[in-house]
Amino acid sequence: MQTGLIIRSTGSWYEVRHHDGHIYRARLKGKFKIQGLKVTNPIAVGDRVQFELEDETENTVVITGIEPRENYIIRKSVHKTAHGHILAANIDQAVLIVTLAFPRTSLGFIDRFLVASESFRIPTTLVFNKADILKDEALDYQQEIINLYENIGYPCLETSATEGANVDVFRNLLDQKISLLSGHSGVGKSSLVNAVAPDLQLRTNEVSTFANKGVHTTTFAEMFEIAPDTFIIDTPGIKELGLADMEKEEISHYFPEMRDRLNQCRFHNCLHINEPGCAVKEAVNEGDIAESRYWSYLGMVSGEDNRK
Ligand SMILES: Nc1nc2c(ncn2[C@@H]2O[C@H](COP(=O)(O)OP(=O)(O)OP(=O)(O)O)[C@@H](O)[C@H]2O)c(=O)[nH]1
Ligand SMILES: [Zn+2]
Repeated sequence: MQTGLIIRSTGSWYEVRHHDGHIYRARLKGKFKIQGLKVTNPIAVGDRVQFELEDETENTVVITGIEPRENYIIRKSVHKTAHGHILAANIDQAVLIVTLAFPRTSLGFIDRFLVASESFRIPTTLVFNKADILKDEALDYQQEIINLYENIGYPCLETSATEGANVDVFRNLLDQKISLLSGHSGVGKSSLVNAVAPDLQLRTNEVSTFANKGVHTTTFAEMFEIAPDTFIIDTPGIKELGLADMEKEEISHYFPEMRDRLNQCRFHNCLHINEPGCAVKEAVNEGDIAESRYWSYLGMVSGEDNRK
């Protein structure tokens, strides 16, 4: 029996990477059920599995078992509403790439992403790209925003993919980890990845030869090895992590600076909107919780942003 990492899935076939770097084509043996979880896909990218060699010349293996997951990102299935669809598992960190201009990433978008990554228990770093095009005032504003998020506990990094600024720090951030890379279209995700892994194109071609022949579904994540044991998950499907199914009462638990104060609110079921004796609102009034964060919170609780 061997063990490996699922790096690609097309629904019925998988690619599993053995520790020695060899990539096999894999399928499941019989029915797979993971206790207590209703999902449409039993195995996802990032899963660590046990497998047995099936046919050496065909390079195929059979998956016989799955290791417990550290974490996973789940979405409601489009086909079966009671079921979830696991986008990826065992993610070491999320890296949200943002730009405060060209295109502008809103603070609301950042906060929604952070709430989702907190709910999935995925540590997140914010990368502020395109530092080269910001003028003095804009740079000052960016520094304010960085202070805001670092105070909450989210590491931040300023980069310029085109000028090569902090590209080495970005490379170290990813080193030997499985990272989910996210961000709006145009913020420079591809440029940053190309800056740290110029030969990625070659690597992806190597491993995707069979997947390209089969059905290609965008809802399945893909994982790329950009350096030894360094993987990034990049898929159009996870630019935003969803907030599906989150209860109103749950949302403040995913704002770390609110979570710290929840037990000081007078009412245990306080929604921090207009209840008396609310420690969260008091902290906002005293400037200990950023107003932008509180506005994002109110938007999520009211469902104005559709909680998607
Ligand atoms: N000035 C400047 N431009 C950048 C920087 N990084 C990327 N760009 C430019 O921004 C544009 C979009 O960059 P991409 O790397 O394609 O962005 P992306 O996030 O991969 O976009 P999608 O592929 O649509 O998701 C390109 O014209 C890049 O040259 C940067 O640090 N500074
Ligand atoms: Zn409260």
